Formats: sequence, C-alpha cells, structure tokens
Amino acid sequence: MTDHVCLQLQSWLHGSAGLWSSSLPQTGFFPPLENAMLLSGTFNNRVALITGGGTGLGRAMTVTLSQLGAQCIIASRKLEVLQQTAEEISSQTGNKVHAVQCDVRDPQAVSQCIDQMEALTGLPDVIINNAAGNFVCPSERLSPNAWQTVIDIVLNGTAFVTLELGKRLIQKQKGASFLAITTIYAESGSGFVAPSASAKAGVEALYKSLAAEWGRYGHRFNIIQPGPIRTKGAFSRMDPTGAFEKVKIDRIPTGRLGKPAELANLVAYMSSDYASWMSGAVIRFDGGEYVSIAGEFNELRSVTPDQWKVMEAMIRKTKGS
Ligand SMILES: CCC/C=C/C=C/C(=O)SCCNC(=O)CCNC(=O)[C@H](O)C(C)(C)COP(=O)(O)OP(=O)(O)OC[C@H]1O[C@@H](n2cnc3c(N)ncnc32)[C@H](O)[C@@H]1OP(=O)(O)O
Ligand SMILES: NC(=O)C1=CN([C@@H]2O[C@H](COP(=O)(O)OP(=O)(O)OC[C@H]3O[C@@H](n4cnc5c(N)ncnc54)[C@H](OP(=O)(O)O)[C@@H]3O)[C@@H](O)[C@H]2O)C=CC1
Repeated sequence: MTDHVCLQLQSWLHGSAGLWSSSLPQTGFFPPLENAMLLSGTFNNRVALITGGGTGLGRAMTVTLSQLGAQCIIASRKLEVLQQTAEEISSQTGNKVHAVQCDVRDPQAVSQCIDQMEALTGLPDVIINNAAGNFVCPSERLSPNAWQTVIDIVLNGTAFVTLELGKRLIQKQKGASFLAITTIYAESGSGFVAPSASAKAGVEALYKSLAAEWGRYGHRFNIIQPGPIRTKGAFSRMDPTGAFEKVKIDRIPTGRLGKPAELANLVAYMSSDYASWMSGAVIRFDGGEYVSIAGEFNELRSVTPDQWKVMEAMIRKTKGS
C-alpha cells in the first residue's frame, strides 16, 4: 500500500499538468456577477477616456461606465471598430460614446486626439490607460522592432497620454482619476513576454511615481493587474492554439477565467468618488492565480487524504537530520 501510494505520489508530483483538479468543483463557489455594481448615475456629468475602448476589456469598461452615466471617449488606431462600438454602446445605454482615432505611440497624435476630445467633451474626469500590444515569443526570436513596438504602445503610449492630459488638467486646475491596466507578471516578470513584462513594469513605476507627485493637483493614480480574461485580442496572441487555456484554469484557485464585466466593475469603483482615498494602489484581480503559481508547495493540493496519512507517517518516522 505504502509503496503504491509513494509511486503514485512520485508520478503525480513529477508528472502531468492538470493534477490539481479534474472537474474544478470550486467554480460553483465563485459565480461571476456581471451587472453594474455601482448606483446608476454614479458617473453622471463625468467624462471618461478609455484607450483601446473599442474591443475586449476596454469595451466592457466603456459599457459599464456608460451605463453608470458617464460620457465616454474611446480611442485607438482602428476608427471603424471604434465607431461601431461607440454606436452600439450609446444606443444600449442612452449615453453618448465618442470615437477618436489615436495611435498612442505618436505623441503628436496623442496631443491632437486630446485637442479633439477637449472640443467634444472638455477634459476627462476619468482616464483609463488600457491600450496594449503583446504576443508570446521566445526572446531570442525578437527583432529590435518587435521589442520597440510593444514598449512604444504600452510604456510610451501610456506615458504620452498620461503626461499630456496631466499637464492640461493641472493648467485648468481640474482633478482626475488615472487608472492603468497592467498584468500579474508586471511584478514577477515572465518568460516569452519579456517586452510586455518590461513595459507593464515601467507603467507601474510611472503610476506609483505620479501618485506620489500629483496628488497635490487633485490626481489619483491606480493600477489593476488582471489575470486571464478571454478576449480575442489577448487570447489570439497569447494562446493561439488554445493549448494553454486548461493549464491556466487548472491553476486558478477559483477554477475559472475572469469575465470582462467583473473587471469593469472594479475599474468603475476605482475610478469613482467612492474610491477618492485610493491612490498608488496596485490591485491584483486574477482569481488567485498569482499566489497559486508562486507558492512552492501548492502542488500538494493534489495529495489525497489517504496519501497524506502515508506522507505524515513518513515525516513523523524521521528522527534527526
Ligand atoms: C492570458 C493571460 C495573461 C494575458 C496577458 C495579456 C496581456 C496583453 O497585453 S493582451 C493585449 C493583446 N492585444 C494586442 O496585442 C492588440 C494590439 N496588437 C497589435 O496590433 C499587434 O499584435 C502588434 C503588437 C504586433 C502591433 O502591430 P503593428 O502592426 O504595429 O506591428 P507589426 O508591424 O505587425 O510588428 C512590429 C514588429 O513586431 C514583430 N512581430 C509581430 N508579431 C510578432 C510575433 N507574433 N512574434 C514575433 N515578432 C512579431 C514584427 O515582425 C515587427 O518586427 P520586424 O519584422 O522586425 O519589423
Ligand atoms: N485579456 C487578458 O487576459 C488580459 C489583458 N490584460 C490587459 O488588458 C488590456 C486590454 O486587453 P484586451 O482587451 O484583452 O485586448 P485587446 O487586444 O482587445 O485590447 C487592446 C486594445 O489596444 C488598442 N491598441 C493597440 N495598439 C494601440 C495603439 N498603438 N494606439 C492606440 N490603441 C492601441 C487596440 O485597438 P486598435 O487595434 O484599434 O488600436 C485594442 O482595442 C491590455 O492592457 C492588456 O495588456 C492584462 C492581463 C490579462
């Protein structure tokens, strides 16, 4: 019995992915609630800029903020995509969503986009730096331009938008909430996404720096690190074959991917006056994935009560070192 259990344990601990849970029974404990959480009207008379708001998570943020009364501006490169999203959301919520073309890599384009925004709505109260570029790639295969492209979109793009808006807001003596969307690996680094990890870490340093420096002008700066949430933009570039989705789900203690609307509720809270004392915060929103990957002994979740009996007996039998 003991040998058999030992063999089983050895093969499990050295072996296959997907050990931890076969049917993920815990998902029943963590159902996603996808309706808007805050009171309707929370963002009445507020203007929100969402970069990358035409697709994926940025689109979900725009839906929620618009439902809660904000006038939204969504900005990215593809004007047609933005216009279609803007029309769909405006007609769903009854609140105007504006589409403004902007490549955040280009500081002049950013300045022109903000001119356009000022003419449409005035300067925003809420700024969400959500636009990003990313793809998995072994670092030895990255060209200089591949590296630069991701750094330009994520780090420089966020800096150009934030600094240009910040300067104008300071001049007008208007306060605002700035939020950056990073990732859980901004903190740990990660193989195969080195440009994204480096850029997102830079974004976090920028936002923490400005939280300290620009509070005196009425500006708050916060960061959300999402775990995996299915979007076409992310999953087509991070998991093109779909092979890694189950691996990811298996290691998330809440047993499922996140939903865009769940993230959007957190974004809305952190951008609202309910969070007016929150600045310089980094909120990980990942179903527990980060700690699950990090903990040295977390694989022991797959050990059964019978196997624990054997292991405990072996440990107790040990005398001395
Ligand atoms: C799953 C859980 C955790 C998930 C985290 C997710 C984090 C995210 O950030 S998801 C966001 C995903 N969304 C996007 O990336 C949307 C925007 N992306 C793009 O537009 C493109 O993917 C790109 C970032 C490449 C930018 O497009 P652009 O047209 O400006 O660039 P290109 O001219 O196509 O490429 C620039 C150089 O990069 C090289 N390159 C492009 N793709 C790859 C690749 N898959 N592998 C290696 N290299 C790549 C491309 O060849 C260019 O370099 P060069 O040939 O030297 O000129
Ligand atoms: N989905 C996930 O699992 C996770 C996502 N994230 C982060 O969430 C955010 C949203 O990602 P997601 O919605 O999944 O992916 P999407 O690809 O849908 O979103 C990225 C957005 O960025 C815009 N964008 C890209 N390049 C530029 C540019 N040069 N100038 C302006 N806009 C640009 C794109 O629009 P366009 O092509 O029109 O320019 C697109 O709308 C990103 O910051 C991402 O890093 C973080 C962790 C996990």
